[in-house]
Amino acid sequence: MTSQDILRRNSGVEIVGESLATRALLKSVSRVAKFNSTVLITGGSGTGKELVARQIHAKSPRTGELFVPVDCASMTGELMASQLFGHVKGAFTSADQGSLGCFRAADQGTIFLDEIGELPLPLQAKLLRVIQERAVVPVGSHQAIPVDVRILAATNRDLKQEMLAGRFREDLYYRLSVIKIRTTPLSERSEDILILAPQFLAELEAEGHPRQQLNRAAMELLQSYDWPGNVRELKNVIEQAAVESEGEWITEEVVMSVLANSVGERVELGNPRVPAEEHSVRSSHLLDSSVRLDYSAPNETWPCLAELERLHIAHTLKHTYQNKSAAARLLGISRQALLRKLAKLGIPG
Ligand SMILES: Nc1ncnc2c1ncn2[C@@H]1O[C@H](COP(=O)(O)OP(=O)(O)OP(=O)(O)O)[C@@H](O)[C@H]1O
Repeated sequence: MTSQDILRRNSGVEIVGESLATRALLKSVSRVAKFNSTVLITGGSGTGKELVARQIHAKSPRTGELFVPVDCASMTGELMASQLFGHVKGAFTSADQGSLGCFRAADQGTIFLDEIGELPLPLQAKLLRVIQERAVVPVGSHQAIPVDVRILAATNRDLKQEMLAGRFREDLYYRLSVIKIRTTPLSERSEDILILAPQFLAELEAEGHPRQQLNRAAMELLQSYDWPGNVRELKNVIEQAAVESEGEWITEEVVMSVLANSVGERVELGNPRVPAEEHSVRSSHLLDSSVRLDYSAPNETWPCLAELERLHIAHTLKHTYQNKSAAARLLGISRQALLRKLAKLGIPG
């Protein structure tokens, strides 16, 4: 399949993937799209919750009308109510004009309340009234204005937990979660990467980037990584690897160095090259990493330099899937020098 075919097949913002989880997701999207019910979309960051919301709108009878995304986490202070429900002229000091607010802007269409778990309690009460009465009362007014809006909401928080902690209203939760859709972490549907990665390369090509492909080992590496940032992180890694590759083929070495750097951004100070365990490449060859350094006083467990070097090299090889060129690059030495050290330290080459 050419990249043009890939793009044609996935034209627009489409949910891409053929894993069981993604097929089930697509079915749910098609099923709920035709109704007017409120939908709560839950799942980790970057798993495609907004994309799901856009698809529901695109497949719904409201498709010709506006889709209005609202990031509840970025709204602050007094202006929040006005951003959502609008205000009348003179409602507050800077209100020299009236404003529609997101709900009325989305009239006849769909509003997408992203990060709904971040909405402060007073606004949760107001939102509940809008849902119940299908009308908004702009700030500074007493008049309810009817709105016909489909409400979709998303969160990566556990709203039930938030409810128990008293941070989220129970009545609002049940109103919002009439239908629930859950997005799956990318690491649990790694077969989707076989389709997502070429899709992202085709998108880059459409933007004028030279045509590129991932070699088999690079693809295997992508499928074995645990993707804490999910599809968003995959998209970024593909773009970086494409930029850093000169020819048509993107190799596992380039992917490994991009992954090592993206992992490296999240590590603790003082140990900049060792990835945090929860973000590491999933590997069946786990090392014994139980060495604890204690510099309080020299004793019989004081590790010798060769032992530290051996461990550091072994960890690096683990994270490069035993790829010696990539490991040498991470260690800042030549491949030849690494091979010599492996032989000297007794690490199988
Ligand atoms: N199945 C998919 N097919 C194609 N692109 C996808 C898919 N899932 C996610 N993406 C892309 O990944 C990026 C992140 O997706 P999106 O913003 O929908 O995630 P999210 O779960 O809403 O993230 P957040 O919780 O951080 O807001 C977007 O560029 C989106 O287009």
